[in-house]
Amino acid sequence: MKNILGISVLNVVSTVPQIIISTTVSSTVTTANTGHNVEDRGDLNFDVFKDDPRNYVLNPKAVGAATKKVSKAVEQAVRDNKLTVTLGGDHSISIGTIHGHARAEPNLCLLWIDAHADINTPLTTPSGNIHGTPLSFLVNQLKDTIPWAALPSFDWLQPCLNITDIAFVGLRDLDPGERYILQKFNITSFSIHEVDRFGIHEVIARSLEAVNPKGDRPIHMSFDIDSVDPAATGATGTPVPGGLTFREGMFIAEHVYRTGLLSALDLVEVNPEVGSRQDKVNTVMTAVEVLTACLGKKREGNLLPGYQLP
Ligand SMILES: N[C@@H](CC/C=C/[B-](O)(O)O)C(=O)O
Ligand SMILES: [Mn+2]
Ligand SMILES: [Mn+2]
Ligand SMILES: [Mn+2]
Repeated sequence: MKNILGISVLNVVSTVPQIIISTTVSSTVTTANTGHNVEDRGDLNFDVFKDDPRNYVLNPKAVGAATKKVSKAVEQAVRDNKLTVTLGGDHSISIGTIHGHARAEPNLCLLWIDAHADINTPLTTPSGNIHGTPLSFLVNQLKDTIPWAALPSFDWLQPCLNITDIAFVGLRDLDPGERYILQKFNITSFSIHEVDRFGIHEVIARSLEAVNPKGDRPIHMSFDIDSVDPAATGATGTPVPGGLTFREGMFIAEHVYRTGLLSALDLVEVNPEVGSRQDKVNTVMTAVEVLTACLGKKREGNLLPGYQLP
């Protein structure tokens, strides 16, 4: 069981074109009355430089360098036996968070909560945006589909996931290459259709049953805020209608917390640079509520340690 008394919050701040700025919610976690002491390890800053023109993907040098830095920071935080929270920022940072987490916890399993599968390879991506490809860099079974020689800025990266370690929840916008990969490898995935059909409890329970049947593996949850419906998360880069309700997002967070196995959390794609003022307020509020629920805040209320009636 992870020591959840210390949480390292790495705010991934960067102006690299497609890695966007982070939100700082660490102070909120300490006021969530969950008894955590939060260690904020500050922002990771990256050099911004003119990157090569698109070479399969956009900004390969900047994102390669940034994710290498993220990997080292997360690995260290996990080795310090902290439940490590990384706030983003573009979902490309999960190349680093999952790689770093796996270096310290090779037996991790992964819950990918997202409207998108983010498993395009550099050869299938329609946009070249690396935030749609992170998983392809990490999965052993896709290793031979990556043009590694053309992407030297990722030469530090070793695939560290088995396709069977992953469960998707919230999918509703996949590209052809992604659909093919999910089908070919029979990856555990629950789109919004299955959420509507089975209900969110059944979906998250089946996801955990698939990737962590004995309940003995550290969990990495990569929570893309665009998994939740744009009505509550308008300030994000790739909104897709018909998402998880706020309540379903919260249920996932509370349910995963109760496993006691959450070891690292990414909360990504919060982008306060897009959307209306209300969108920004809603999105950050949703991110904060999901984050604090992942760390133990309960909608039923929290019994404070030692609380006595006056
Ligand atoms: N599948 C699209 C959209 C990717 C979305 C990435 B996100 O989930 O991190 O927002 C692409 O590859 O360009
Ligand atoms: Mn993005
Ligand atoms: Mn994503
Ligand atoms: Mn997404």
